[in-house]
Amino acid sequence: MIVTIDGVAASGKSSVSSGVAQALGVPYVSSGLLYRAATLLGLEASLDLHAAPHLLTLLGTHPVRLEPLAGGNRVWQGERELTDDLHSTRVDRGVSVVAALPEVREWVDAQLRALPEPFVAEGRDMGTNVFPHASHKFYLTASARIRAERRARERPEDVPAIEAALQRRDELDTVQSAPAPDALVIDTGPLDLQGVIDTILTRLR
Ligand SMILES: Nc1ncnc2c1ncn2[C@@H]1O[C@H](COP(=O)(O)OP(=O)(O)O)[C@@H](O)[C@H]1O
Ligand SMILES: Nc1ccn([C@H]2C[C@H](O)[C@@H](COP(=O)(O)OP(=O)(O)O)O2)c(=O)n1
Repeated sequence: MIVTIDGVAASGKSSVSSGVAQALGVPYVSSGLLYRAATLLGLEASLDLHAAPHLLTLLGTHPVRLEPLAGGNRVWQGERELTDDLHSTRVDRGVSVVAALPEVREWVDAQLRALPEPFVAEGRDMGTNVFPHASHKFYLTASARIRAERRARERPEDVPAIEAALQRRDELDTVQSAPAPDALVIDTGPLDLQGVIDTILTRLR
């Protein structure tokens, strides 16, 4: 069984997926972390993030591994754990450029499709492109202001700066962010985290 939870930036995908996965007793898979890992490594190597060939060479010679767990995903490059470095403002700024590269998307998709079922997968295109045959699909939205207020609790910037950055990323991510036609769209604005998780679990049961 595969459950997909897609949605816009900071709509609650990873928190909700973790809650749903724990209730189901399966791992969840955070696809965005692989895009973030590619971005971090590209930045650290001072690569041009618009150019795929060097980035792909880097990812090929120093493989990155996603460890999907129900409580939270971890990302490794060899013995080095990258997880804590993936949610910086610097990576936030660069990740949409890297995620627009078809070669990087293929690199991520191949890793995701190799994972053993069952799991909950979250990202932008889990229900459309990567797992179109998933049995249950969900899509989370909320206004940019609400998302910025939530994310402000995790980032050093103020709400207006975060809101502007989220809107910029929404625009850059538009291509791969359309909901699957068979996804249930949930506006998380009026709901708390548990409310979103319960909406999904009710649908699944
Ligand atoms: N429905 C909700 N109500 C209140 N806070 C939420 C809700 N959903 C998510 N959050 C909080 O918003 C922040 C962003 O959620 P996160 O799961 O990281 O989103 P995403 O994976 O879509 O970027 C987290 O601090 C999370 O706890
Ligand atoms: N399946 C996916 C997952 C993420 N992405 C892109 C789009 C996002 O800007 C970045 C980071 O994704 P992530 O889910 O970690 O980002 P947010 O937590 O929603 O801000 O990667 C994508 O293009 N396709």
